[in-house]
Amino acid sequence: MSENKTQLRWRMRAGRRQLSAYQQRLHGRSAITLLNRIPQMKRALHIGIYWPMDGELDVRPLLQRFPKKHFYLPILPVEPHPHLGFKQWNGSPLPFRNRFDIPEPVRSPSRAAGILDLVLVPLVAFDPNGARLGMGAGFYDRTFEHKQLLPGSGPLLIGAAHQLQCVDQLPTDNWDIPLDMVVTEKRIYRCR
Ligand SMILES: Nc1nc2c(c(=O)[nH]1)N(C=O)[C@@H](CNc1ccc(C(=O)N[C@@H](CCC(=O)O)C(=O)O)cc1)CN2
Ligand SMILES: Nc1ncnc2c1ncn2[C@@H]1O[C@H](COP(=O)(O)OP(=O)(O)OP(=O)(O)O)[C@@H](O)[C@H]1O
Repeated sequence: MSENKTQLRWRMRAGRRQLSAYQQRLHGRSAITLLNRIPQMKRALHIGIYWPMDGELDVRPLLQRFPKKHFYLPILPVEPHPHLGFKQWNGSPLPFRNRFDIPEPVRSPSRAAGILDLVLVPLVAFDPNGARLGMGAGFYDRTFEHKQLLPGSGPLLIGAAHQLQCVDQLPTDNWDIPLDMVVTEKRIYRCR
């Protein structure tokens, strides 16, 4: 029987957690160097990133690499809103942590998800077609649902991952929002 989403999620999460701190740093740095070559990255001014957890690729050094750009972290939805918020982060310490223990810049200015130029999307697994498996709450799918209704609309979604998170083909559901690209420490995948 083929592996289902839940089994795959646990296997991939265990894999990324096993990377050493040294490998983590190396992968983050290599992926950022590759990102540097993407014209849309050079042009982007307002960029969504994330605070890494559970072995996720660390893209925070982007703040030092691109001191003139604005970076934003996801804020968990507050009822009745179904969407992630994005608030600006300039690298300063973040004392507040959300219910998943992820820091949030609660007092910073917001920018609506749909008018960010580019979003680096955390993920558990991806495939070369741009299918994404996340933590299982559907936050990113709901937040960027409009991309399915308005093809070609922004922001550009770039999955950020370790190469070991790549699988041949992921099972997909009709609410899954595909990634436009994926960046790992080894290469860039162009998916659409
Ligand atoms: N770095 C990062 N930030 C992110 C996400 C992400 O995937 N990565 N998210 C992407 O959507 C949102 C948070 N989504 C999450 C969804 C589920 C769990 C989760 O299941 N966590 C625990 C169990 C639950 C708990 O502790 O209460 C776990 O690790 O198993 C965590 C975060 C917003 N911020
Ligand atoms: N656009 C949507 N409208 C309604 N429900 C949705 C939508 N997108 C996702 N969901 C719900 O979210 C749940 C989780 O979806 P899925 O397993 O694809 O999450 P994920 O992409 O792995 O998680 P995340 O984006 O939080 O990292 C699904 O059970 C689905 O019902």
